[in-house]
Amino acid sequence: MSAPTSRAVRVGTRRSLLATTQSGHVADMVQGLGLDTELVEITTDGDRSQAAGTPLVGSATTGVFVSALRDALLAGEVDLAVHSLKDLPTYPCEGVTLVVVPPREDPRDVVVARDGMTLGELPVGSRVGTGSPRREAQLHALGLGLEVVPIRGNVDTRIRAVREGTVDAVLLARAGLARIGRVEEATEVLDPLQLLPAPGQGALAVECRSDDTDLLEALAVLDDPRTRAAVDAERAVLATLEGGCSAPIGALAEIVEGEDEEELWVRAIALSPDGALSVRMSATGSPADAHGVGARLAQEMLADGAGQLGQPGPAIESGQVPQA
Ligand SMILES: NCc1[nH]cc(CCC(=O)O)c1CC(=O)O
Repeated sequence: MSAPTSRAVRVGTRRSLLATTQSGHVADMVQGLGLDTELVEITTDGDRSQAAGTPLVGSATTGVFVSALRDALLAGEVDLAVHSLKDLPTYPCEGVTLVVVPPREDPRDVVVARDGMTLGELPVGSRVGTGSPRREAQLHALGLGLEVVPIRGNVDTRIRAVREGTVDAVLLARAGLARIGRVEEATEVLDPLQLLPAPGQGALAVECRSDDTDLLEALAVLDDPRTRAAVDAERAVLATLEGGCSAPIGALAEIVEGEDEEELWVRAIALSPDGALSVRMSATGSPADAHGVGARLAQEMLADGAGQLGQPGPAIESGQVPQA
């Protein structure tokens, strides 16, 4: 494969340690194809308002982190944009193509707690920091009597809150810790049986301009079809549920050995914000039909009441929604 241009491929990245590490990883993969690369740091509105101390929670953050990189891509200031896949909105962006989904890191969430404790070892009433409605709802659903306190900032800031005693523990993506070389600070890896990760967690998304055909062709070999199938299914769950509900959602798809071929196994949960009510379901299907498997799973969840979970008030009659 010859180089698509004589210039270096400009890889756009956010400034945080996690973002530059992830982008460096992608740049290495691109160099492996014999292309030169150059990292270009882009400051996002999300980074700016975090620095200014403005609270950012939940999905409000996602678009902010992604759009500045996409703007730089579409403006021709960079040739690739690297994101955490779980930060990407489910709807497509005009003129931008998701060219590479590299092999995924461990998608699970972890606990970083004081004194090396697991969630189950934390005393009732302990304070657990998270800004994620998905983690908060599932933590409550575990019934451990833990208090959830809002926390924000980058991974480093969150771990420091535990070291300084502001909180007893924080919940983080294992992949993020691993990428910045601090995975040994996790005191427990949470089984997806207890806490399902965010759709796309642990995976990276590499975007390029849809009309940059040379680069599209050159990079196609870097795409990992199994990770692509898994995240397609998870994002189809999210997109389908988002159409009908505002509840926190977890989803995890895995490739498993079937009778004589590989199967895609998808688990998903939607919860009321306080975790009291939830709809949890799973499905299997062909990796070639990843989007369909995820979308149908989500439709079943909506038929089972997932659409009512996000709304406060007496939308759900007692017993109507299974406690999963
Ligand atoms: N919420 C922000 C975010 N986006 C991606 C990661 C970590 C890397 C990943 O999940 O792929 C994190 C930090 C976290 O959730 O702990």
